[in-house]
Amino acid sequence: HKKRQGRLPPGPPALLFIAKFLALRRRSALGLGPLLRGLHARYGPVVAVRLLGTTRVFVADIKLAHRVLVKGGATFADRPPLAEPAGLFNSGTRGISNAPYGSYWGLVRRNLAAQALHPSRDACFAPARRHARDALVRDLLGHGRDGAAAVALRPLFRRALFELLLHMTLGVKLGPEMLDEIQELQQHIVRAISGFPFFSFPAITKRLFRQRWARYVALRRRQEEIFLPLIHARRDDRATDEEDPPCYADSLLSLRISAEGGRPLTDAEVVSLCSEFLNGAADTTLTAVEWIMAELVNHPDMQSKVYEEVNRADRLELDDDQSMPYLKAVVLEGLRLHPPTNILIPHAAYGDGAEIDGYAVPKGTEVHFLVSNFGRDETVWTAAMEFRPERFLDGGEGHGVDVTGTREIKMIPFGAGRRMCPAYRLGMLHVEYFVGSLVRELEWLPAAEGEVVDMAEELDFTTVMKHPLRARVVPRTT
Ligand code: HEM
Repeated sequence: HKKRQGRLPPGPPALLFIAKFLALRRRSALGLGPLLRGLHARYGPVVAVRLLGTTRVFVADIKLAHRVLVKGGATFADRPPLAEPAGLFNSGTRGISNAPYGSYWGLVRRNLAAQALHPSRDACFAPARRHARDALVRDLLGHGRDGAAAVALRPLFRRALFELLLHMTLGVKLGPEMLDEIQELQQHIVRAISGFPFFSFPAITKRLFRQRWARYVALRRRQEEIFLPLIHARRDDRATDEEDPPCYADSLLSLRISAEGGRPLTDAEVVSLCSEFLNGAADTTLTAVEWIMAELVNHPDMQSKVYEEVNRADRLELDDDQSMPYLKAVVLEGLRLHPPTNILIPHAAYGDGAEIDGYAVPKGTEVHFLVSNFGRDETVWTAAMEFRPERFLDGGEGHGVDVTGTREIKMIPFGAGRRMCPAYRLGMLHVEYFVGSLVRELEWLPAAEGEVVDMAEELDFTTVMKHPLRARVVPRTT
């Protein structure tokens, strides 16, 4: 450690790294996974890469990650400076996920946890969940002609999920056209934020990529045009009832920022926070459910076990953790083997810099954690690349696993420590609800008799299936 003091972690020369990255032809800057695995094998568990003017440090070791994220408290709870166009879509850094560690972040994060994510809201939105599920089952059967043709889950599920999420965020039930426009808009925004960092040097690149920048500005304008009337309608008509439970926007409209003279949030800040809710909840849930359903198509024996369990339960509201252990095990195994996010949102040292494993991590450095490596670590998990839900049942190595990583890190699909996903409970609830419902209502069969679903990965905003799941779905008769 003495030798390392003041030195950056080891890593490859920037040009070599860029050449290798470009050779991978990834659509997104997040598509670094395979390249990083090679770098860690060569340089050790902490690697530094200098890219486009920013130093990026990658941590691939579970114990080290626990020391940094959990035991280190607030040491790495900050976020690095935000590059455009993320700033454009977040009113600067006014989202929970990108706000600097401090009082504003604490306020908006606490508001989300205490209001929209409060466990009492689960029951309020049960009818909206059922509505989304029924619409999805109807669409799947319609498109798949009751099992006669294979149907793609992703687009139909995305639409049903957005319907539910818009109800939770803006308190609205929208018609199909508006629903489709919003989900497409949000998808473009996610792509823009997570794509190649064209605007790392904004003074020059905003001119160089003028048309691209103009497209992003137009996207944001359209988002405000759609969201603001819906948000203002909530301000004008605040009486909520069983049909119309309080939504996330309601809580944002009531919020006052004490550190800034008790002012309310601006319209732009409310739009950004609502957009963050939609983006944080949509692709993650969608990806997790798609991977799990693909595994269940490939493992009909496991699908039958889930069916037996959910069919016995009189309702699928999942407020009782103990009632469906096999479904829970299937979901945990899905999140272990196919965590939706390949790496966490970048962390940064709070204050003037800190150190990791004796190496210096200066202020402004991006620190990344390779979530997918953790769940597939052969020193922790037996046959780590195999889908084996049984490992989470009584007596298995994953039984009682702590997904928050507080005691120790074995898998952290939601991150760990102070910046951990505030919605992990809701995320789990949605994944369990949709997997359980889709198996209870439908039997899932390969697209063609005897075909095995291809489980190749592609790195987008989340780690998606390279060949999206297509399956035949048949209504359950008993
Ligand atoms: C299966 C579902 C989900 C998964 C796998 C997931 C995963 C994650 C991960 C890995 C992080 C980064 C943690 C870090 O940087 O250390 C995160 C942060 C975050 N997630 Fe989620 N998430 C899910 C659902 C949701 C939902 C439903 C919401 C909606 C409110 C949400 C909102 C957020 C926010 C606001 C943050 C930023 C936290 C902060 O910086 O303080 N997520 N999530």
